[in-house]
Amino acid sequence: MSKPLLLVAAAALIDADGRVLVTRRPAGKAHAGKWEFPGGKVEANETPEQAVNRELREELGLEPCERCLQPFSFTSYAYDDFHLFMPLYLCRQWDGFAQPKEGQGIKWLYPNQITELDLVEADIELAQELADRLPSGRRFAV
Ligand SMILES: Nc1nc2c([nH]c(=O)n2[C@H]2C[C@H](O)[C@@H](COP(=O)(O)OP(=O)(O)OP(=O)(O)O)O2)c(=O)[nH]1
Repeated sequence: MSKPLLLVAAAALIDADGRVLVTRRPAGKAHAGKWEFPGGKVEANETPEQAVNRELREELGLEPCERCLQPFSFTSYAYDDFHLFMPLYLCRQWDGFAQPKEGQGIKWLYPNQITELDLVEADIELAQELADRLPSGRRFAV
């Protein structure tokens, strides 16, 4: 039996130091306690980019620059009960300061530190790809 396909869109927000925002799923949600990139399900009549911007507004109180989402990669991942398809965008420009609005944890980490977190399963390879393709905090080491 085939699984339902779920379209989710997420973003790696990158600050001026090259750190990326990760969020921890709150109690009560699926995969509670695991780390992920901010984003969420793409609703009917919404583009993936609009979904990312809406979620950044709702979850973190940020106002992203709509045209600043740069496609980075995607995951196509079989969870037990659904198949996830999730584009991951990079975003380096937004207005406001990230504040957890939905009880989630938040951290700004260099990409090589993100690979060490307890991530939702589908994000493990994406985090490795970020660490491989983006500069890490190591370049600041003496
Ligand atoms: N937001 C987000 N979800 C992810 C990531 N990786 C990953 O496997 N997922 C999964 C977890 C969830 O099963 C699904 C997204 O659901 P969600 O609960 O975050 O979406 P939402 O905010 O629209 O959900 P809802 O509570 O309104 O139903 O995708 C990720 O990096 N970010």
